[in-house]
Amino acid sequence: LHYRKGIARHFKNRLMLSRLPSLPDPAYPLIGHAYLLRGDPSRFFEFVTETTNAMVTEVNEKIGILWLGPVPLMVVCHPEAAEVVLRSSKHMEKSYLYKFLHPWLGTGLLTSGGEKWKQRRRLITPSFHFNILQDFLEVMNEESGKLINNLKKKLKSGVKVDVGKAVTMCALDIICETAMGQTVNAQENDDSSYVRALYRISELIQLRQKTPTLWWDPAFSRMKLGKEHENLLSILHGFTRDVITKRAKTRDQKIVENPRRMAFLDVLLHAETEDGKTLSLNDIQEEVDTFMFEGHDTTAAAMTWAIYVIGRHPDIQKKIHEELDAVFGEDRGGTITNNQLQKLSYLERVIKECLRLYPSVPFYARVLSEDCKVGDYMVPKGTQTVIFAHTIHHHPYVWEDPEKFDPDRFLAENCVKRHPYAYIPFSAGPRNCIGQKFALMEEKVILSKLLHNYFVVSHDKKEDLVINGDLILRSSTPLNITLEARK
Ligand code: HEM
Repeated sequence: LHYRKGIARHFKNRLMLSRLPSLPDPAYPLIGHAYLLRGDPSRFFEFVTETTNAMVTEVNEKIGILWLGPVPLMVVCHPEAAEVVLRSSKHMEKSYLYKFLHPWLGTGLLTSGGEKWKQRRRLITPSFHFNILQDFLEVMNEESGKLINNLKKKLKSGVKVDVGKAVTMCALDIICETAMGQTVNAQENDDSSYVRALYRISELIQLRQKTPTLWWDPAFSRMKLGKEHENLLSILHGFTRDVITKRAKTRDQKIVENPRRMAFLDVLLHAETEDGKTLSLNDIQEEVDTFMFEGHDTTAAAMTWAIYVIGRHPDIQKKIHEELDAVFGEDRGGTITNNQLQKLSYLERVIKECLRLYPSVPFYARVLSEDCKVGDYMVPKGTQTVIFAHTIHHHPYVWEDPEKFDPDRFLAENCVKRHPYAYIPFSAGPRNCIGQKFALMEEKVILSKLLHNYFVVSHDKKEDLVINGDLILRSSTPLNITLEARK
């Protein structure tokens, strides 16, 4: 009976899916729309943006079905459809694409679901309290100070600087210090085994997500890539496990004998669930690893894009410089206070507009926990659903002149009429990004230090860029940006 019910449900689901709008390009049995990739997985981002843009402009639908091989994905390209999925507390489970993160991150906040997620979210939310962010501001000041000193040294000695990389290493030092209370000194040495493993594992995860032949764990673990994956996991877990164990040993001495800054890890070590239990070392490790993954590459990509865009718009850069001069005066290396950060309203609008044009996480996925009405269509329970933030942020019926860089879109008076799910770089609803205040603070500190000291020039034209956006949106080659010291 169970089996028959399963088959009946399967056919009912297929019937419901067949009524959903399809993409302009046909889907073929077994391969679906994958032939549009032309055998080149590196075209994945180009492929999904082209397809979803066609949904928007040619079919003018808010959702559609994209067949990734034999798997149907509901693509969401409009704020109204995104709201149905993201606002609901029912569709909070992550899609199967996140399963490739499990070997590294376990089921921490990003990848967990159900009761476990609810409990963890309640427990971790206080880590982003204003007072703790104040401690983190100190770290951000120190690390961005090192960034400027390093840049000065390199520019003085005529060394060519990869600005994106310098900013990324600074963001990595900040997250290590704030998540674990441990420095990896990536700004001094970007070649440590931990740093290398962090980047390589992200590459392998992305590769697995878009290559069905690498999906089956028993086969993958026997491959060369699978063995490398295992090796990277032992480096990453070994490092964080070691830090957590050491920190746990000195947990109770902290305040009296060993005053030091609070890290997320300390909050987790002291946290208690509703039934009075503390988190196990494994639980803590899941969350620390999650912060290491979610908490720096996202911010680094956002800052790199912001520097690129600012470097293409001298008029806007001039306004930023005027604001920085008004707030900081001649002091180009001092400690930035929270009060000063509040005054950087133009820079904040620039950051927001850059995240619209280049959202660090261009799409994210859920699985529907029950049948769901989206616009005029019924979508069956179990459908893998991908929210295309990048497409929504460029939707021509939602944003006027969407390709134009215009920070004033984020003036309060211009936001009031906009759909609340038109701008979703941090996702939205109950499962939004827990770190968004942290990220905005970090971006403001680093960008204001950098731009107060330098005039940036970006030499690549937008139309010449090849963008890669599997997990994080970035240019596939380093952006050619130069710095000129401000007089
Ligand atoms: C510009 C920077 C950032 C962007 C654009 C960003 C974006 C996002 C997005 C889109 C999600 C939802 C992902 C999904 O539904 O699968 C998310 C979730 C999350 N982010 Fe961020 N993020 C940023 C920075 C950070 C930082 C700095 C941290 C931590 C310090 C962080 C921690 C997390 C965590 C833990 C989640 C999972 C939340 C949950 O499911 O409850 N993020 N982020």
